[in-house]
Amino acid sequence: MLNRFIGLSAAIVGRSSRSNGFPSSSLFKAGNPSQNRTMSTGKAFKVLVTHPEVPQQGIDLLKQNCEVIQLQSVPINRAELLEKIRGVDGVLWAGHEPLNAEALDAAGPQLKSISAMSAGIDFVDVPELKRRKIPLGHTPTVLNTAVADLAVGLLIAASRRFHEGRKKIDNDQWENYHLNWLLGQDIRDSTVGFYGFGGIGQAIAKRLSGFDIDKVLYTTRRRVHKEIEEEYNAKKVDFDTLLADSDFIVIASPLTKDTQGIFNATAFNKMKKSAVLINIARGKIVNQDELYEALKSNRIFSAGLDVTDPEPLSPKDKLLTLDNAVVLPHIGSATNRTRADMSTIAAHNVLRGLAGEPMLSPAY
Ligand SMILES: O=C(O)[C@H](O)CO
Repeated sequence: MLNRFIGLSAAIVGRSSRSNGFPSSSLFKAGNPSQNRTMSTGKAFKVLVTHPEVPQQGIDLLKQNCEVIQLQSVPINRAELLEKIRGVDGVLWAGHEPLNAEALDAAGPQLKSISAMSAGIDFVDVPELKRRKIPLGHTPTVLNTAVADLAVGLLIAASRRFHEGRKKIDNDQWENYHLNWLLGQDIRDSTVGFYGFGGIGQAIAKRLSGFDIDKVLYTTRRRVHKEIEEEYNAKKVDFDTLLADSDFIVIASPLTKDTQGIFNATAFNKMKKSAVLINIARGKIVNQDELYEALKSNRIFSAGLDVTDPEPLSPKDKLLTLDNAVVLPHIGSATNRTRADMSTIAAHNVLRGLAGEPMLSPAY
C-alpha cells in the first residue's frame, strides 16, 4: 500500500511541476482527494522528526503511513535525539545538528531512510551514511526562489549602503547637504559573477535580468547547459577572471573541502575596489577575518551576508561594527511557504526511502 501511495505521489509531482520543478505543497495536504483514495492507514514504519517546529504538511504526510515521534526541545537536545532515534526506520532531519556515526549507532541497523530538511548537507557525515548504505534526501530547488529573493535584497542593500544609512540616522548624522553623501554602486550595466551557478544562482540571475545588468559570469566545476547560458547571457570563467571582472560576486555554491575559505585575502585582492560580495551559501566559504580586513580597509566596497562563520554570530563580532557589511542571521529559506514545501519534500524523501524507491531529491 505504501508503495502505491508513493508511486501516486510521484505522479502528482510530475503533473504539478511549477517553473522551479517542485510541486505546490497544497497538493500534498492531508485531505487531498487523490491521496485519500490510495492512502493506507497501516503504520508500517516508525519515523523520527528531529524538530518540534517542522510544518504540519510534512508531518501529516508521514502520519498517514507511519508512526511519527517528534523531538520536543528547541534548540535540539542531543541527548533527547540520541534517545528517541533508537529503533526508528526513518528520520526527517530538520536543523543543522550533526548527523554522524554517533546518531546512526544510536538509531540501530534497521534505519533505512533519512532526509534532511535543508538544501545544504554540510552537517552530514556523508561517507558514513554511504558506508552503511542509508539513502539520504534533502530539499534543494524548493527554496531557490526564497533564497534568490533574499540575495537580491542583500545585493541592493549592500550596494546602496542601507546599513550605513540607517546608522547615520541613529547617530544624528543626516548630511544630505553633501552631493556625494552615501553614494552607492549601480546595478544597471554591471557584471554579476556567480561562484556556483546551480538552481539558486540561476534564480538570482533571473531576478537580476530585470535590473538591466550587462552580463553574467560564473565559475563552476562543470559548464551549465548552453540554453541556460543563453538565457542569462552567462559565460563560464576561471576563478581569477570571476574575481577581476565582476562588479558583484554572489557566492551560491555548496560548502566542500574545495570551497572552504576560498574567498580569502588573496581573492579579495584580485577583486575590483568597487566590488560587492554577496554570500547566501555557507559562511565558511569565506575567510571572515580576511573579509573583515578587506571591508575595513575598503579594499572592496561592501558585503551582504546571510551566512556567517560561526552561526550564531556573536553580537560582539567585529564584522557587525562595519558600516559596509549587511549581515543577516541565515534566513534565506525562511518563508512560510518555503518551509512548508521543504517539509513536504523531506517527508516524501523519507517515505520513498522506506519503500526502497529513489527519493524525490536524493543527496547522492
Ligand atoms: O541549506 C539550506 O537549506 C538553507 O541554507 C537553510 O539551512
